[in-house]
Amino acid sequence: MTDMQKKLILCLNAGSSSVKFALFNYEAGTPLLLEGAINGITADKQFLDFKSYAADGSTIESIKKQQVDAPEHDTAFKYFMNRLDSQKGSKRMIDSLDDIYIACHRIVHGGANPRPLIIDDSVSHELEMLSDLAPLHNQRALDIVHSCRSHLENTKNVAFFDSSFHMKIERAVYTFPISLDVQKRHQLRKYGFHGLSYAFIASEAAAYLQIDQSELNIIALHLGSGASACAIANGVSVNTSMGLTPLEGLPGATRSGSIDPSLIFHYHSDSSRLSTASSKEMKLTVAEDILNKQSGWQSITGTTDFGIITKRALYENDENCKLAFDMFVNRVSMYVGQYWVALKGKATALVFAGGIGERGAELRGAVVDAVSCLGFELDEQLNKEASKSEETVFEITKEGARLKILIVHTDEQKQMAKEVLSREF
Ligand SMILES: Nc1ncnc2c1ncn2[C@@H]1O[C@H](COP(=O)(O)OP(=O)(O)O)[C@@H](O)[C@H]1O
Ligand SMILES: CC(=O)OP(=O)(O)O
Ligand SMILES: [Mg+2]
Repeated sequence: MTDMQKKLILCLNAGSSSVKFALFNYEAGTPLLLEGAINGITADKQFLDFKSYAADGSTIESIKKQQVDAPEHDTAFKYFMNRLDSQKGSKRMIDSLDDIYIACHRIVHGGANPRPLIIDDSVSHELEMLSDLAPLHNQRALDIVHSCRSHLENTKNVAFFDSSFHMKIERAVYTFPISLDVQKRHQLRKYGFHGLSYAFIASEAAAYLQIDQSELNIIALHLGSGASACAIANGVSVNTSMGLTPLEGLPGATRSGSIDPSLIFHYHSDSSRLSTASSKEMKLTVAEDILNKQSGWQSITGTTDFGIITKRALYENDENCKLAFDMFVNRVSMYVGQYWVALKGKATALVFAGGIGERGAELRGAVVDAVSCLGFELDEQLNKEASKSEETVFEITKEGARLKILIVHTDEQKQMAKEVLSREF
């Protein structure tokens, strides 16, 4: 860090179904001043969680699951900015929005960039060009970047990429079995996403296990509106389930995940036509629109909320919800099996994270049951109690089991703030 006059770090995270937001004071080693999320952006109703803290860490204000009207990412962002503006005053340590030194933006697709970039016109243009490769994310995050660039004139905007954490994956893993010339010309390869979350998980899991991150061998599952798995060997990503775009791999709230690529031509006769959902900034074919926005849990159960799906599946005998639940358990457990092999049988822990991974006790139970042949066993009582815990890492391993099972309350906002402290901008 250089400019010590200013002291605030603003972190913004446009997920596919949420906008998350945090404000830190780096002078005091990133203590949190404010944090919040508007969830349910793909659902009928949106809910706000918000907390602000005093200098001693005590809570000043706490709002849980308050219904708000923010059906789009941009409205959610404006809601937060108004809230931030209204927090000015000495008690909350915010004198002026001019004190925001850096605004950190989670940008899902960063191409092959291995590290964060300060956003100037040329970087902004480069990222616009990648929008088609993350249709539920990049453009929405860039709209927020544009708002920050025009409203927070004295703030540096920095892009942190979800894809960066996977840039050490080896060529045989990231190359697709199609023409090498075409791949090179169009930069087609596995990129992988949720990297800020996996970086946070890796450092927190290593600290919890009291080992150096370079000794960490784990299978990590980030299960949210977008879901992915990652094999982490010696602290580094060696494989991950998302690919060229965040569509590959596990199904999500509105995403199909991996399917036979021929399927889409049978689903729709004109799938390569441009979808009406295309915009000036982003081209989207009918095929991409169907597989990204009209598939996944929404298409099978009518809801994107996996909490509701779980309740209906297990306690109300809803057939389609049961099918969705079983499909997810099947797909997730297949990745655990693959990554067990990728880690040569040396994984020491299975880690659950993301909205579903952190809150879905039943899903965790069913996944662990499906992979129990590998030696994973959980404590049912601890698994149930986990949702009440505020600990960053919560262990749910059954006593005496050889392999650990952890829940990490992942925090992409905090990961960005941590990275600000460790670099020069
Ligand atoms: N109690 C619960 N059980 C299972 N899933 C839940 C529960 N509560 C919330 N979820 C799910 O978490 C998902 C959101 O995850 P999150 O990682 O926060 O989203 P995003 O992908 O937008 O970052 C939603 O699908 C939501 O249904
Ligand atoms: C990459 C991705 O799918 O992110 P999210 O889960 O936040 O939508
Ligand atoms: Mg997310």
